[in-house]
Amino acid sequence: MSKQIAVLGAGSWGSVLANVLTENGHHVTLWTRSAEQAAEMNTHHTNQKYVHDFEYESALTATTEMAQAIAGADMILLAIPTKGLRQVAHQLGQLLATMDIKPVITHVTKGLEQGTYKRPSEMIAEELPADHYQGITVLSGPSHAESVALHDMTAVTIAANDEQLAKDVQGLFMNQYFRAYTNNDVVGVEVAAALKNVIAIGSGILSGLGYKDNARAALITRGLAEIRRFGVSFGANPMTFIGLAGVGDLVVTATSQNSRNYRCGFQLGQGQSVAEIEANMGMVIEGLSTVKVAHEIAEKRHVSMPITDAIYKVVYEGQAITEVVTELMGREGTTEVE
Ligand SMILES: NC(=O)C1=CN([C@@H]2O[C@H](COP(=O)(O)OP(=O)(O)OC[C@H]3O[C@@H](n4cnc5c(N)ncnc54)[C@H](OP(=O)(O)O)[C@@H]3O)[C@@H](O)[C@H]2O)C=CC1
Ligand SMILES: O=C(CO)COP(=O)(O)O
Repeated sequence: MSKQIAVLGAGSWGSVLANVLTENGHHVTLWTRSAEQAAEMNTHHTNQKYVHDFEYESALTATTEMAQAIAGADMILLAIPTKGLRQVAHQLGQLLATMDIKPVITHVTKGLEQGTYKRPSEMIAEELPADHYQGITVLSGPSHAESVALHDMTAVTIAANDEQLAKDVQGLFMNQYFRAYTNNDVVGVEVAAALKNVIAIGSGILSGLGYKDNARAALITRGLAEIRRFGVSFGANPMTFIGLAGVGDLVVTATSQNSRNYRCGFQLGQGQSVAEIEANMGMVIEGLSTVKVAHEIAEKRHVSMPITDAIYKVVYEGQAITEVVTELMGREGTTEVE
C-alpha cells in the first residue's frame, strides 16, 4: 500500500533512498535546507552536488519547509550526518509536538556523537516528544548510494526493538534490487555502522601506502574483531557483526572507491592532510570524527582496539603513518579467538 514518506536530508544517501521509495510507489517529499537544491530537484530532477548525472523519479518532490515535508507522514527518514543529526531531530521534535501525526522514524546515520558518546537512535529519542512517533528503526548495511541509484543488487538490515515496526519499514523498501532483512539488535547495528568507517580509513591508508590484498584482508578481519569487542561490551549480539551491518558493510566500505572513508584513508596514505582531504571531498567523512569517539570510549571501558588507536594517532596526533604501522605490527603476539 502506498504511504506518505518524508526524507530529511538531501545528500547522497537521503536523495537516493527517497528515489527508491518513490520507485516503490510511495508519496515522498525530500526536505533540504537549500532552496537551490530543492529547485533543482523539482525542475530538473537532479542533485548534482551529491549524485552526479543521475535523474530522479519526477514524482519525487523537494521542499525547504520541514512542516510541509512531514505533513501526513507515515514514516520520516532521517538521512543526516552525525554532526547535524541532533539539530535536525530537535527541529523535527518541535514540529511533531504540534502536529496530528504519529510516524515511524527511521535513520541511516553511521556515527557516534562527540562528547556524549550517544548512538544516533539515542540522540533522536532525546529530541522527539515521546507520544508523537511510533518508534525508531535503523537502516544499515553495505549500500553505497551510487550503486543503489544504478539498481545494483543491495541487501540491508532494518533494526528495531519492536519487531513489527522493523517489518513495516522492511515492507516499504523491498523491491527487485533492494532487499531488507530485520534485526532486533539496535545497539549492534549502530555500533557496527559507526565503527566500520574507521576501519575503512585504515584500509584506504594501507592501499595509499602501497600495501596489497593480504594487508587489507588482515586489517578487515582484525578490524571486525575489535568492532565486535566494542559492541559486545555494550550488550550487542555478537552475531550481528557477521551480518550485513557488520562484515557486509565493513567489506563494501573498506574495499570500494565509492567509499568516502576509504578514499580519505587512501589520500592520507599518499601524504595529503586531513584538512585538504575534507575540503576536497564535499561530502561527510564520518570515520574522521568516529575514530575520536571510539578511541575515547575504548580507553574508558578498557576495550582493546589497536587499529582504531593507530588511526587516532594518525588523524589526531599527527604521528607518522609508517611509524604507526610499524608499532601495530610490532605488538606482542596474542591469540586470535578470545
Ligand atoms: N552515501 C552513502 O552511500 C551512505 C551514507 N550513509 C550515512 O548516511 C548519513 C548521511 O550521509 P550522506 O547522505 O552520504 O551525506 P552527504 O554528505 O552526502 O549529505 C549530507 C546531507 O545532510 C545535510 N545536512 C548536514 N547537516 C545538516 C544540518 N545541520 N541541517 C540540515 N541538513 C544538514 C546536508 O545538507 P547541505 O547540503 O545543505 O550541507 C546534505 O544534504 C551519514 O551518516 C552516512 O554515513 C549510510 C549508508 C550509505
Ligand atoms: O556506509 C556506506 C556504505 O554502506 C557509505 O560509506 P562512506 O561514507 O565511506 O561512503
